[in-house]
Amino acid sequence: MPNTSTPAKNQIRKALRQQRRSLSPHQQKHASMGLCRQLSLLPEFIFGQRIAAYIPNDGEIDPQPLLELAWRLGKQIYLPVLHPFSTGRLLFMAHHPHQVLAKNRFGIPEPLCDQDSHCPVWTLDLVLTPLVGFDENGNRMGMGGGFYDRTFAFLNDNSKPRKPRMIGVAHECQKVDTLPNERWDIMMNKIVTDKDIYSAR
Ligand SMILES: Nc1nc2c(c(=O)[nH]1)N(C=O)[C@@H](CNc1ccc(C(=O)N[C@@H](CCC(=O)O)C(=O)O)cc1)CN2
Ligand SMILES: Nc1ncnc2c1ncn2[C@@H]1O[C@H](COP(=O)(O)OP(=O)(O)OP(=O)(O)O)[C@@H](O)[C@H]1O
Repeated sequence: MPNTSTPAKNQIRKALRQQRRSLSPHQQKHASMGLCRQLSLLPEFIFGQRIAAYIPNDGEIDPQPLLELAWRLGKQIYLPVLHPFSTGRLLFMAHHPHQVLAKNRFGIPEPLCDQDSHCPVWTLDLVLTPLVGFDENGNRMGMGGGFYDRTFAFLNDNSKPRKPRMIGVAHECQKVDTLPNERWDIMMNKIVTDKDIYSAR
């Protein structure tokens, strides 16, 4: 898959990934609880019924406590699955407590693909997007595969109603002064960390 990321961007990505991987289990737990406290108070979560989350990998902040709350409130949770034939895109499949997941080619656990649990992306209410880095202006950086950018590119078409709401999530230590905004980057409505909430310009 072509990747036009610049060396500078790749260097920032490497450093930020290293930074989040170096957090202790205690720091991770504390951050996870902080993140979930912030998210649980947002209208996007309170009124959202179909919510896309992720299984943490590579030191990512863990949204699990929010998933537990969402299930208790009767909301539906979906997880990203690498598209089996549309390269570089994601599908979203229903996720349940105690569900058996299988590791994808990056080693990230994902549900099996089946028609009944598939959720078309435009019907999601809220997408919690895992970030590697972000700045206060809402610019973001992911793992570099462009998976979220491709899958949600339809949101950049202003003629369509803005659904789902996109909330980028990260550790506060993943904030940098400025990140380049690439023309293909999908805009986040908000970025939420364990410590703060940043709203899009
Ligand atoms: N938790 C989680 N799930 C997710 C994502 C994510 O960022 N976080 N994704 C967000 O897109 C998708 C998977 N995208 C990914 C893209 C790159 C790598 C990664 O580790 N790349 C390695 C090289 C691996 C290889 O080529 O074999 C690396 O850069 O070191 C992982 C996931 C879907 N699921
Ligand atoms: N809508 C798109 N169509 C085709 N290619 C795209 C699209 N969006 C991004 N890409 C490609 O994906 C690659 C990675 O982009 P980028 O470095 O911005 O990824 P990222 O934002 O870190 O990843 P993600 O979107 O998964 O969080 C780039 O080479 C870019 O050309």
